[in-house]
Amino acid sequence: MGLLRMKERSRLSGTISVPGDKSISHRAVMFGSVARGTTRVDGFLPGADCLSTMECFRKMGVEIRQEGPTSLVITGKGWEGLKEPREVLDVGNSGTTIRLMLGILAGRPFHAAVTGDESIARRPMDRVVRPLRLMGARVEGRAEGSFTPLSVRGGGLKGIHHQSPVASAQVKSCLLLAGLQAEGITRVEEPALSRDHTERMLTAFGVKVKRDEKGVAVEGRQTLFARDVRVPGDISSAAFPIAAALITPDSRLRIRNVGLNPTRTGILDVFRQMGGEIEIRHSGEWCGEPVGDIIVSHSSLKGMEVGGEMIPRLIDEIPVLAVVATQAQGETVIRDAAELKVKETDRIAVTAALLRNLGARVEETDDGMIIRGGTRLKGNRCDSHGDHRIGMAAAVAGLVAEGGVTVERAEAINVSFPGFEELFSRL
Ligand SMILES: O=C(O)C1=C[C@@H](OP(=O)(O)O)[C@@H](O)[C@H](O)C1
Ligand SMILES: C=C(OP(=O)(O)O)C(=O)O
Repeated sequence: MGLLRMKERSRLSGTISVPGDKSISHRAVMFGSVARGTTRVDGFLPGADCLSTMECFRKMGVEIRQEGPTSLVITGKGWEGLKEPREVLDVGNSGTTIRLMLGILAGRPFHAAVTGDESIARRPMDRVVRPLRLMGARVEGRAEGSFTPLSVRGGGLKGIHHQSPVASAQVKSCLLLAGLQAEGITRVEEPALSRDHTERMLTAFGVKVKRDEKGVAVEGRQTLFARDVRVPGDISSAAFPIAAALITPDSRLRIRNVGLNPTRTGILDVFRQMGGEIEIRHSGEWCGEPVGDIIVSHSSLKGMEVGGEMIPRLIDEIPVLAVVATQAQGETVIRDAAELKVKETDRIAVTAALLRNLGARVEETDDGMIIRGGTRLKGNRCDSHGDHRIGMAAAVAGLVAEGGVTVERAEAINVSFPGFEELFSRL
């Protein structure tokens, strides 16, 4: 792809669907790989991150057949079906792959070497390595095991009670996956509820998961039983066309079959509070996940404050929320979002720089940013910095920028949203 040119547009309309949910696609491959029996996955996201997950599990001997771009058949042989990999497990750009897979590897009685790309090498792994060591896994790596490359020798785990300092589904899921292979009970508490796809999908795979207000716990030595998974559209991907329709004059879009898990729908709540005309039509449940259509129209928006428990419910949508905020009246304040600094890029610094480059008034803070809205954006060239969400946020800004935007290194978008450019060209 290289360069993506997004022109200023006067109207967007149509009925579309977005690619499968990335979080659910990763989990379908991982859980299918360690379950007993055959798992069919439909609506799988064939983005680079989920393909990395698939390759890692293939390297551990799991048979995963890709019957079409979005359908997989996984032959699981239980936890013991995983074999010592002869090659390094390369997670590419995917934080979800490495952190969840480490939880699985921690319980396996073999050695595995794990690495990823330049961005993964900057992201903190100690948040999972420390508790996994407390459970009994041997994990070594750069900077005392804080960063990739890592090496794991698993097995002989004991359950722990972990109080996570961050609301992170990757930390929670990692420890639950290790806990399922441990002796005794593993319990994880987090400061705010993070996405709960792991809890829902484990339950669907026949695992007993105990949840209460403070946390989640599993008993060890549990088997997963294969089942079919239908993956809904990714609300984090849908957020880009939704944002686009909200800010582009005369627009109206319908997005079909989007995942509406309440731990993920913070962006819809915030856009509505800003004055966004968004209608949600629930249509059913797929593998324990609520699904429905979203209908969105161009709206007159006002700024607002976003922080606290809302942040984990829209963490990946903050770059595009910031773009929308430049078009709202008044100020938008985003706080409690320091986690953004350890994503694919430092998304606070990179988003603020991107918007300033387009003439917006944005101030970075320690844990977020302040955006003064009502700005007519000026087109420019923008770098994705190799971060898919930054590339897409820049493209959406281009729809309302004088002269449009050219996104450099736009191939990063394939990490989560293959077909992004074609989809927008059809609207
Ligand atoms: O568990 C998951 O699938 C994810 C959890 C989140 O990360 P953290 O757990 O680091 O917050 C999110 O940002 C990421 O895109 C996907
Ligand atoms: C942070 C993200 O993903 P991951 O942590 O899996 O790399 C993302 O998709 O925005």
